[in-house]
Amino acid sequence: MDEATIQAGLKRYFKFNEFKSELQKRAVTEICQRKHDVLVSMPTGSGKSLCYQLPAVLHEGKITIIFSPLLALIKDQIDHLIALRIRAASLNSKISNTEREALIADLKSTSPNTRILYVTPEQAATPTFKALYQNLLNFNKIAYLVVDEAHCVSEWGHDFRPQYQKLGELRDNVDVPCIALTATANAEVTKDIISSLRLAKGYKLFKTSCFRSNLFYDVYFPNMLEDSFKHLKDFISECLDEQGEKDLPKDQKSCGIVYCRTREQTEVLMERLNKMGVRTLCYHAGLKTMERTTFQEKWQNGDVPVICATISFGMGVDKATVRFVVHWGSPKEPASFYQESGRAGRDGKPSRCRVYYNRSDSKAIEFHLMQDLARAGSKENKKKRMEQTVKGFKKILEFCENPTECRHRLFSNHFGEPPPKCIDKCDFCVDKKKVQEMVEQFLTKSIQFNTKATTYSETDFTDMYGGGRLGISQEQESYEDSDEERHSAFEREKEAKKAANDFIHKQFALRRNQQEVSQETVEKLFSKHCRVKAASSTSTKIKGLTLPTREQYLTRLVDVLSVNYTECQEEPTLDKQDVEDCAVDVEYEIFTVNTNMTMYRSAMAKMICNIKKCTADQFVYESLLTFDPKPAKNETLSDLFRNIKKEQQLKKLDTVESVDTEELLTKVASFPIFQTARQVLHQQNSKPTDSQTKIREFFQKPKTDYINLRDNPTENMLRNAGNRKDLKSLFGDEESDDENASAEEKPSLKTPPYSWNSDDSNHSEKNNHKIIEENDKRRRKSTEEQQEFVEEKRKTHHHRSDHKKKKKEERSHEEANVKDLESLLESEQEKYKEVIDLSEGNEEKSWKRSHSTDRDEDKKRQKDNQQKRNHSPEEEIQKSIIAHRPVDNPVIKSQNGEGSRKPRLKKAEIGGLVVKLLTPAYAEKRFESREVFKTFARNISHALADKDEQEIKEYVRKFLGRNGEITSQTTL
Ligand SMILES: Nc1ncnc2c1ncn2[C@@H]1O[C@H](COP(=O)(O)OP(=O)(O)OP(=O)(O)O)[C@@H](O)[C@H]1O
Repeated sequence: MDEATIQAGLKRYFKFNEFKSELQKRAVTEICQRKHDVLVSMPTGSGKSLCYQLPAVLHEGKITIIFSPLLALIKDQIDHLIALRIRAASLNSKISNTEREALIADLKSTSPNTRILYVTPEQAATPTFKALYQNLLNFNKIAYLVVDEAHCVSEWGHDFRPQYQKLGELRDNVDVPCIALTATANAEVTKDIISSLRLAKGYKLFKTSCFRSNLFYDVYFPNMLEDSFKHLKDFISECLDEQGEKDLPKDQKSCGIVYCRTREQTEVLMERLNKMGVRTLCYHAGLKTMERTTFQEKWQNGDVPVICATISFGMGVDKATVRFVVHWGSPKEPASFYQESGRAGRDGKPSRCRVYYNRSDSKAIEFHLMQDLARAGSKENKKKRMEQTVKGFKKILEFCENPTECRHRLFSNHFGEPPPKCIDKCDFCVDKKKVQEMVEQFLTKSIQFNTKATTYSETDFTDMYGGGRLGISQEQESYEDSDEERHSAFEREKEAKKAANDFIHKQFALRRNQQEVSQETVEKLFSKHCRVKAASSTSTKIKGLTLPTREQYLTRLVDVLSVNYTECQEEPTLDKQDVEDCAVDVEYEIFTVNTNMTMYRSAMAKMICNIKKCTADQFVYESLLTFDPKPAKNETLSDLFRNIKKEQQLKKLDTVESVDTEELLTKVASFPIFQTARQVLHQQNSKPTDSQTKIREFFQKPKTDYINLRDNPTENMLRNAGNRKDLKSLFGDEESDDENASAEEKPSLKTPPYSWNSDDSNHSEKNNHKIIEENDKRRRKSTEEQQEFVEEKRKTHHHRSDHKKKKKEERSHEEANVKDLESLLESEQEKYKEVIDLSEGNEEKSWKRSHSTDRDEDKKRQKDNQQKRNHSPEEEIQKSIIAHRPVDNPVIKSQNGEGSRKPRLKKAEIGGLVVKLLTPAYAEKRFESREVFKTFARNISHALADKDEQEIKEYVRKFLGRNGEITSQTTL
């Protein structure tokens, strides 16, 4: 067939004046000759369909059979061809018998009208098709056998379909050219296609680079964004440019796709975007066929510009004006990511492809993939396939978490092509430093604050704080653990530490092109977000100690101190922040006095053990007793709020447990100014380096007998109670404790009597005597102190046991409340099924509930909903709250305008309110699991036990705003 005929056919049948590319032209020309089998491997949107459709129509009197994977895809192709007046049909299970008979009759006739016949691989295996196929072969009526989306043939292709592999059998002893087309075949897949479809030796390959220069790729991390939904909305608005396109016909206007991982996500996101003014529909396999078709059509013809869809949407979607494709969560692997994102910019105009990468989401995927892999067991092929998928997914993780090269290289590497000349077609090539900084921040945050969600997620950290062998053996002493437990705890600690270290180093090494990463670099990154003092000196001061380890010990310390304080202090004056500040001091103390890793760990473990013991004995731990809280600086409203609360507590205004609004307003009025973030940062950066000074002091100062201090709780308490001067007066040693002198400067005078180095050769005999005397004196004194302390404790013991009883009662009361809360949660979830849609099978219902159509069924539903709305969960809770309130409840008073005091809620009411406020976030899958949701609902309810409704709402709003995803590691 000559070039002129082909060119004329292009114009006549497809209304195109020229070929889309030189490669398209060459492929069409080759196929038209019918001499060879052909493999076309061209990017998405490059016009592969025309490569077989034009030759098909140019061979009059013959039929081309196309094997295509999806009925929806087939339908689109047929609609397109019929619109061009080309006779195309499909033989499938969905057509009626009459239609089937008519079609088969036409195909068997001497001059069939049908030129193009689409068949699914499943249909190809039926006797009906086989008989028809044989008939067509007998009469030499087949022009081509075409296999579209040929990667489905391969076990290593992302859409593997076993039935596809059987297509090769149709080619046995058949002399009809085979055309295979794919957009996503790497070397392995290509090899598979060739052998499975039995492409003849002299087959021709038409392949172009997979690089799509009109597509811009970037990655964002929702947990680093203030409001990820708003970020998405802004991105969409930017891409759609509705204002600039207002005069265009609607089907030519820009549009976009947001790919979500779950059906639920598509619906939640659709609702969010609609609320923010972006007209959006959703699409997933749980919708009824009618709905799916309607929504796809509405999007396709431009009625609605955005569609939130699962990956089932898109195959065969041929819309030229897709200006953006978003992956809301990790794509699955490079080939399908290429395919999905490649639906953007099919008209060749600049378009955007963005991933909003979410670590916990991807960890969940990884977990499931690993489970699938484990399930594959000994089935060799299945296992291999799963391994391939896991490998592909890991490439995506690296693409998002460790970008070391141009984003487009994910694809060129995958398809075995040379690197593309991207220049400015991805965020990495535009500003490599910015991307790396963003990733560093993301990783630092993830590693430090979300350790459970990282590589070592399976490791139990609860025993990591035992402090090694010594600490654990001490824990064992107090709690009588078995040898086995002790051993396994130690092993777990070792494993957890190793995993953490490997992870950190791997992450940073990857991003620095495999260069060795110094501990210093890691610490520098961590120190940006840590709470411990003297963070930057961690590894200099104690070799081998890392900031994450210190932070983790600190967290543990805060936990045990908090429990101790809440359980043992009857009239609390410290708030949560104070307890944390106290823990920071205690940790810093241990950090400064210990010189190596083992000592630090054992001191921490011992400390934790002591605190737990005190809690068991109902004593407030001494560091808390003597802690002198620093007033909050009133730099932020929460500081202010905290200070007022404290003042009230001090004034013993326990009866009024909520903040007096009047007082708050007065204070707010006198509130200096709201500082800009920059100012706050500046202040933080320039705040006196208290910790640094102390570190320096540690090295310069004469060494106090820290060992004794550490081992002697009473002294420790006294030491905490005041500064060194207090110690001096206590121990009557003026000379030894001179704050200003350094041991190096005046060794003989300034060496403390109870020196660290007992064998110091500089000490005179006299001095040694003095030391011993002083030590004895001090020991005597401390023993007296201890006895006094114990006596005092004994006196209060009686009182304590009463208190214990009271506590026990309170606890059982609280347990009852927890139960209440749980049942409330259950009922609340029932009510919120509309959005939560917990059970898989409910998606249909869920969709119907959350979206309105004009069908009768939906009208009825709307009516139902209207009724439901009259008794919305919110109202019901409100009702139940009011119903449960005593008549003289201040809320009722204040509602009537009679009372000025803020209403206090009952615990169960608080529980209900908190559950209600958290439920939308649960519906959006922002909670790691149902258990995590329950735990947070419970913990928040407890923490807000003394707050009023407004404060609770405000707190939950902030908590949700602060935490994108809520995992078991998230802190309140
Ligand atoms: N010669 C041409 N001139 C102009 N437009 C063309 C030409 N050939 C094809 N197109 C258009 O290019 C778009 C993409 O074509 P097609 O759907 O065949 O791509 P594809 O390579 O099969 O993509 P995918 O792999 O995503 O299915 C279609 O809108 C099609 O009409």
